[in-house]
Amino acid sequence: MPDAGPVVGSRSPFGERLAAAVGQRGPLCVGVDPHPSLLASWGLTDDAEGLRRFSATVLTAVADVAAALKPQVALYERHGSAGIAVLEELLAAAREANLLTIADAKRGDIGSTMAAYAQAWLGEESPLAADAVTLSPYLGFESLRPALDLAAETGRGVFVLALTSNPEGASVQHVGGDASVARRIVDAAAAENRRYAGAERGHGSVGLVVGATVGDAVQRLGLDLAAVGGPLLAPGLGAQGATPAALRETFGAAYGQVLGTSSRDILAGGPDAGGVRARAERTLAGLAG
Ligand SMILES: O=C(O)c1cc(=O)[nH]c(=O)n1[C@@H]1O[C@H](COP(=O)(O)O)[C@@H](O)[C@H]1O
Repeated sequence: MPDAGPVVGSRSPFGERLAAAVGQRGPLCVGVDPHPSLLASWGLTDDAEGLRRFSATVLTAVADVAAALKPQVALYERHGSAGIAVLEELLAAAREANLLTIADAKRGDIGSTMAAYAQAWLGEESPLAADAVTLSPYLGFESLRPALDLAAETGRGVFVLALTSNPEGASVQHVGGDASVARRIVDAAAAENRRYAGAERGHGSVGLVVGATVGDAVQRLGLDLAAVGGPLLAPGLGAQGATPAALRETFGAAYGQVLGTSSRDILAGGPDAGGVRARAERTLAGLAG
């Protein structure tokens, strides 16, 4: 009998915490992507102070509408250490507000150095620790082992790229026919989740990224997403052209595991928190309706 996963202090496994948040608020993740163009349209400076005000406004706007917040790490990194400090502040403030965080860092490396990335984003002592982190499996799914193990140990989660939302992704992910690269990632995540009892309810902590824009690729590649046993993060809504209706068609029986995520389309509602919130509510209504 698989166990339910470790409990760290009062923290239960990420998959269970995410399922509870989705049950309470609905299946929306709001991306915090402080692009220079968005900062400008909000009347903010393209520096750490602009980032700080942008991040605080988004958090205030969606704290009780979103199930999770997904800061795009590169858009903080481009400001160097001052930007990273703002990201740390945002992660801490989201924790205070009881809002789950997914650091969109897309990390992936050989095992020995993967351990350091895992410590940075999932470690108990790290100021950058989020509730989950996005990972790239291009060095092989098993190269992610240090992050998979540390996430399980600390009650955190991961989202591994499987079918990405960008058109170029197909040139790698669709290769291999019945044994496509994407299918191998899906099967590996399912096997990982099967170690925990929560996966029977789709509450595993090893999630996948499957773009909202992938159309019929899930069917064509024969991916059994319902069997993954964990959450499916679906970026591409809004700015990349996908709609909630298309999402239902793409995911079919696995739609209940989907966490739809949108950044620019929601953030365009700023600079007022009310405008951001209204767009988040509209997206959520589409996802939940
Ligand atoms: O891992 C991701 O979040 C991600 C994976 C993917 O396949 N496609 C994708 O767009 N994303 C991220 O999701 C966000 C999408 O932003 P918008 O297109 O503005 O909604 C960006 O931060 C992307 O980096």
